Amino acid sequence: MELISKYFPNLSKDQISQFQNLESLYKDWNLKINVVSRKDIDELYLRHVLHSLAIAKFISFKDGTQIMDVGTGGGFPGIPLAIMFPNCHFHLVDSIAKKLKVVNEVVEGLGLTNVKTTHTRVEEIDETYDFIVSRAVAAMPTFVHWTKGKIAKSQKNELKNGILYLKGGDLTEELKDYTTAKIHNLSNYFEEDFFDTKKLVHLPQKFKS
Ligand SMILES: C[S@@+](CC[C@H](N)C(=O)[O-])C[C@H]1O[C@@H](n2cnc3c(N)ncnc32)[C@H](O)[C@@H]1O
Repeated sequence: MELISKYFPNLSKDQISQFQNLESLYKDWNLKINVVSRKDIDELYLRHVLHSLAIAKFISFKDGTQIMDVGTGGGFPGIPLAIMFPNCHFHLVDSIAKKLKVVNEVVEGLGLTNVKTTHTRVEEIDETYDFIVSRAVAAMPTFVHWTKGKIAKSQKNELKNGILYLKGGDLTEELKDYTTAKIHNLSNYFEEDFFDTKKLVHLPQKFKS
């Protein structure tokens, strides 16, 4: 938890207690339904919570922003972001029901009121969002195809509406057709070695492909 306060020193009391409660909620639920690997659960705050919050280092979403987390799995990056931005609306989507069971229990356990979950493939979603966030779900061309038409045209934030994708490694080949994609190294935000190869890709709504 100190890791979160180190990079986000201005959290409210409610946010601090919600971040603190994540550990026991995930440890308990992970014993029943495995959504986080054993190695990762011991480093929950580094590998999952702080990694998700890289998006909050990059953009401070304006109140009322609508965000969908595609393939949220156990709730990443959606849940840490929903704690960080209590006045934004988060829609967490996954095609595997048991993962959403854990997400729903964590949401309830934390008392989060800004999170909705849906068990479906994202292709079936028929709504629009200011931003679509994701981590470790599909290569960008597939992801762009799945989420086509789901990004709102009107802007609430200064940053252009679009996809915010947490990725790792060399993205040259994967992003070669997306000339407007911007890659941000997470080592600019966080000093831990874990982030050395990690990146955040912002793909604004209008892109050439
Ligand atoms: C490797 S997990 C990543 C989970 C989470 N984003 C994380 O980083 O911890 C990929 C998740 O994407 C979900 N998924 C894959 N394709 C999907 C689709 N078309 N629509 C919704 N969810 C999908 C899977 O069910 C799985 O939970």
